[in-house]
Amino acid sequence: MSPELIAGRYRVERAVGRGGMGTVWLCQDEVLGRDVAVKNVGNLPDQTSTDVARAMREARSSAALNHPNVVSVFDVVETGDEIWMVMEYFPSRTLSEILREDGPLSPERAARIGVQVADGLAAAHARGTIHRDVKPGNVLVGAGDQAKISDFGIARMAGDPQLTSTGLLTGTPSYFSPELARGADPGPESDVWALGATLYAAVEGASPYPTQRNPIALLQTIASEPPPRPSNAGPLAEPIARMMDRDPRSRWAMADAAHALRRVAERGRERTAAATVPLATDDAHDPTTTTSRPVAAPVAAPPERRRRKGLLPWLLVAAALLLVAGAGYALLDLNGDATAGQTQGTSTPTPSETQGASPKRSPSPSPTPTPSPEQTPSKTPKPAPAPDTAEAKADFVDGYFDVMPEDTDTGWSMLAPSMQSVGKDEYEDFWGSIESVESSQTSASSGSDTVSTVITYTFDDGRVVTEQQEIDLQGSDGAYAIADDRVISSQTQ
Ligand SMILES: Nc1ncnc2c1ncn2[C@@H]1O[C@H](COP(=O)(O)OP(=O)(O)OP(=O)(O)O)[C@@H](O)[C@H]1O
Repeated sequence: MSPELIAGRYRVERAVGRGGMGTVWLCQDEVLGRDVAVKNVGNLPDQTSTDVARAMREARSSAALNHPNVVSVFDVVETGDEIWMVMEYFPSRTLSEILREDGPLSPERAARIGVQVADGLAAAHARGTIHRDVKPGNVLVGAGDQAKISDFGIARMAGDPQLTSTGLLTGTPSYFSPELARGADPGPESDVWALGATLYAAVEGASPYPTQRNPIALLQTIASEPPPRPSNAGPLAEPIARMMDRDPRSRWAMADAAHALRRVAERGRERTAAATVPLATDDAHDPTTTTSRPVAAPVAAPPERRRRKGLLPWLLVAAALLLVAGAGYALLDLNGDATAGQTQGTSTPTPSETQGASPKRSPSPSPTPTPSPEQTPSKTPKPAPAPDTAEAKADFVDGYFDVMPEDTDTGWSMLAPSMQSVGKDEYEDFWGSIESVESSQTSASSGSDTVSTVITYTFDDGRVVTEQQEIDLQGSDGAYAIADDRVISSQTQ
């Protein structure tokens, strides 16, 4: 029977859906005169008042999140022994409904939804709130695939699917992490696992650990057996594997997951754009497009840059010879100056070094090179800027685009692990479709690690895409690595 007025304030208009816990009602908040969704999250005969108080506190704490990818909780009210959650009204279907009704998603669409959920959860984790019950049934997907995570704290409140205070297991623990299955307390890592398992379900159509009649047997399986490899995950396979790392200490943090998912989503958009229409300038309205694409967008170097690029192989050979010869050699500056310098190790210089764009750094294929300031001679006509100046950072970014798309190995070595998380194959795939790339108007503000630049990609199919990007660097003293990139605007000719 449908209630008419809940907690003396929420006038029931109609049912909007029915989930495992009961009906979700569209109500009119008679005090604030707005639509809200109200859900009965249980009556709790076997919960202590301390449990309930804590659960309500957690649910309310998600209210303070105020994040576009988290369903806002406006109120949690008790009527008799029932608890109602009053939420933002978000016309939607749950991901589990979508999977049931439409079948599995493409990896790119799953990534587009996943990155939004990861963003919402990362924001929650940053303020110490854990979801505890991430699963397809708690991912709401609305118009244009806008996604929001819902039901923060409800798991504890309703005992679903956690172990209750009486030790009983209720609900399906299919999305439990191995450590949770062994009885550990939930932490942010268990949310990461659960989101990985949710993405697995999104592309495969079923959770990695299917429901068993006996939930304890299912917990034993999760605790002891690795998840099966997904077969339809494509570029999502690596992120899912890292999110479902059985060791919570080496598992990705939610922010890492968000980053990697964003890149997969971006890559999917690029492919779509390549096949159909170019990226639109209003992409900024889409939450999945405001950030990273492979720092790899297209380039057609300007004449000056082209000339410098032509020097690169020689500089690399010269530098390699010097490195082989050992430390303490003089490097010949292209200006004709002989400058005393000491090598720091055995690796080849980075492109920016070869262009005199940044001070010498430790030779290392590591994406996060070790700084070795003050010892590097300039190797280009342009004097090397002082370490950590805005100019050095801008030069590093220009240096990256100078070597692309030809030298993906060097480009790859200039990326931080966060950028490499998408996998080298994907990276090379992307660059394989680029005929040339050019960066221009590259600049950084003093003291900032963010470099802004305009990148022009010319694709093999003739499309020319110009993007305004912001690129975050990590490292110091000229030993930088590209840690993130955001597309601010994009235009295709
Ligand atoms: N805040 C909301 N605004 C609008 N519709 C909602 C809201 N929350 C849930 N719904 C809709 O109500 C229906 C049931 O959602 P609910 O979250 O209860 O389902 P469920 O998660 O599958 O159930 P459970 O998690 O209990 O197994 C879904 O169609 C969902 O899209």
